[in-house]
Amino acid sequence: MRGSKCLVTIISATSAGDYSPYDTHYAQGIHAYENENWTEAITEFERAIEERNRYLEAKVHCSIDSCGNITGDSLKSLSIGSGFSQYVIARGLCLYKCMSEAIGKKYVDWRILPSVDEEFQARLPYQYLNVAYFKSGNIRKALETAFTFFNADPSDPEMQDTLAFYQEMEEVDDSMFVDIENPEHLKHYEIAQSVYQLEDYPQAISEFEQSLHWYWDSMDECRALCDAPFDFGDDYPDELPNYHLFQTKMVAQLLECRLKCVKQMELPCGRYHRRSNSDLLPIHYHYLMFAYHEIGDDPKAASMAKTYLTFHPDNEPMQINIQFFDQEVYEAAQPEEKAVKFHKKLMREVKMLEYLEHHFGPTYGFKYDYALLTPFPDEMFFEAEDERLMNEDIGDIDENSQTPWDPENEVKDPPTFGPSYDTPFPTGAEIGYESVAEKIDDLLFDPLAEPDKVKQVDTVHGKLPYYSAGDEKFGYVVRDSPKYSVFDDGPAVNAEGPVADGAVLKQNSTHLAGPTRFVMDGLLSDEQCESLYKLASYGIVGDGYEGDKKPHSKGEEFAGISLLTAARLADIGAVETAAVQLYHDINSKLAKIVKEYFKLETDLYIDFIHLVCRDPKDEKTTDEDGNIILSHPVHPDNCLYLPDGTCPRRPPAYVWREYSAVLYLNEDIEGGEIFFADPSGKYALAGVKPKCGRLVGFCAGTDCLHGVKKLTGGKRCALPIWYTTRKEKEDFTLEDARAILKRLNSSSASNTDSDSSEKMPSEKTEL
Ligand SMILES: O=C(O)CCC(=O)C(=O)O
Ligand SMILES: [Fe+3]
Repeated sequence: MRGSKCLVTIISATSAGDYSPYDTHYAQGIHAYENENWTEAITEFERAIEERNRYLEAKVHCSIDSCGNITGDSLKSLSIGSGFSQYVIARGLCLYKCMSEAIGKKYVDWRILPSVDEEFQARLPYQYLNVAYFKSGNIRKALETAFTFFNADPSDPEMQDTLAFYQEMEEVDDSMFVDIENPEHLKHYEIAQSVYQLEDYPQAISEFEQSLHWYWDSMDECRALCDAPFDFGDDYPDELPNYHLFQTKMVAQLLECRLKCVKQMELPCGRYHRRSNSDLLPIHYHYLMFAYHEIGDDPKAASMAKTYLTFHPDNEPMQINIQFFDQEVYEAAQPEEKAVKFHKKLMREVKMLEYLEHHFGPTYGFKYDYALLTPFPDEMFFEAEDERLMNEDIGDIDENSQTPWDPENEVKDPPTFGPSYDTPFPTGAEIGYESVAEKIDDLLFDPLAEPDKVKQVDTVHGKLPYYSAGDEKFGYVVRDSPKYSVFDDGPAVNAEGPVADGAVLKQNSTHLAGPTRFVMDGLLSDEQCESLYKLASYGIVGDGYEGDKKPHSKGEEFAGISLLTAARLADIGAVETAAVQLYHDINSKLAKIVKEYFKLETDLYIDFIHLVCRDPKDEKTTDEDGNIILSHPVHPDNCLYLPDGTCPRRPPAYVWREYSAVLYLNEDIEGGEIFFADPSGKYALAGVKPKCGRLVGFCAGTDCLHGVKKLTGGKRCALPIWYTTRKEKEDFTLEDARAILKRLNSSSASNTDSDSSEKMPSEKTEL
């Protein structure tokens, strides 16, 4: 069998005829299910899935193996000539015969209800199976099918509850969360990334190569399945197009579908909101280049570098990398032939699609009449040239007019050989994940465009958006990477950008093993830390977390005080106004620092700020499996981190948060360092010890997965702040706090009017 079962196609047929076996089994499965005949339901649904896979495999096999090789020569033997129409006839006949043989009846008599196919694509049979297996007491299969269904749409709250329900069961362990439909290449890719992180390069090479092997198979499948029935969409012309126009539109549809396969391969199938493995194909070669270099095989490494450059010829970091190769070795190296051919083929398809769009407008929108006025140039659609296209044989294309491989998808900033070679590679955004993931999210679901949903979140202000706090397993299963180090203190880093008065940049993204993060010291004096620490002792247990005393882990208690509460306490004289003023004023300074450090053009607004302390409740630092127990599980700050590692940007996550900053107030603690994790969230890469006046700033998204190591002693107090560039998201309670502070300050000013040397409290606060 080829590739994975992750096959995506649009199959529809309107002609009367026999239902496909999978249609029939599916209907029988539903019937048995409704009668609560679980054993029969299981048999029928399993058969339906099997039959559908068999059917899709047959399509792939016929398209690629049996009918993929119709050339001018093979046409000659048919004695019908060798033009494009003859090619179409020959291939059509071949597919018809092949498919009829595969399904054991005439292909035209085959009937598949489009609605059934949609249900398969939504993985609905797995949901039926989940219930049926559960009812028959097979928990392992029940969970597997539930998890597989869940992955079709991880946002489904009902399925989240179902999984949580299974998780509570004694007999359930992590290994039972299996996605039956996960594509093979991604399985290897995920393993490859993990072993790479552990610096097991021979194993990483083997896994990346296997991932590539499956990738090519899956790509062939995906492309083959684009040979699907024509979809007129909503753009149904008054009159059906004639033969040539029909062909034209069909080719456009085919090309578009094939090009989409590149994205398709990056996504675990069915996961609508899944972060994609952006730039998946080229990045394999990037990893492989490093891995081969590490095992001393520079000729191979050079070949991988050249392959990577096929996709991104101007990629600067790679241009730097290749200078480290011995010139002779580099010149002798050849890029991988398969990748080069594939790239050419794709670029050719892009050009054709562009041509179509140029003349007809957006592919699916071009109009019949207009099309009539603009005939295609002969060489593009007829005779030999077209034969080559349909046959997927690729000719040479004009390199100079080559459209670049999706430039938005390109790795922006991978590390280089030489000076930064020690940087763990690639971590998070170095692979360029976020932009494409966001693009996909935006296409499919833009939470920001749904104000109603977003509004709900305001009512639980402060409850942090990671999946299932209190679930001791997810996000807590972390090991230190071999290069893990904890920053305590060290010399200043030569800062390129502006650094605020008194602040010293101590760590940047190079030290912290990933992009968009820094450590700065000197933001507060000892007195200021003391004053805020004292204010924090008025914290209310569970504040900001809907009263949850232990929102992040069982091993610590959490108490916080919001600025508004602090201002109200000052109002009744319970705490010093100056401390609350400091709490308020420090914010604008921190916002400025974060904005300037990350070179942002827009201002940052505070979405939420909270003075918080953590108190350890036990001293356990590892669980029975040797995993590190954390105070705060690995998480991003602006999306919903799900147990399968996906992170949909949707409520209840605070999707508008863009940057996070934590200002620490004390260092007399044991453990409790903040750390950044690798993209899988399973390895701690770099930690930072809290200390008075230390600011750690980082991005709020998945490029900056972070957590807090177990706090085993002392009370750890900090001021975390989450920023957004969206003014309308600014925390409205700050305004109320400001009003109270203003009133308090003006009354204290009028009380001391006579003393002109006395400053306003806000001025007193030297920041
Ligand atoms: O306290 C820290 O160091 C980090 C806290 C954090 O990541 C969060 O609250 O989201
Ligand atoms: Fe966080």
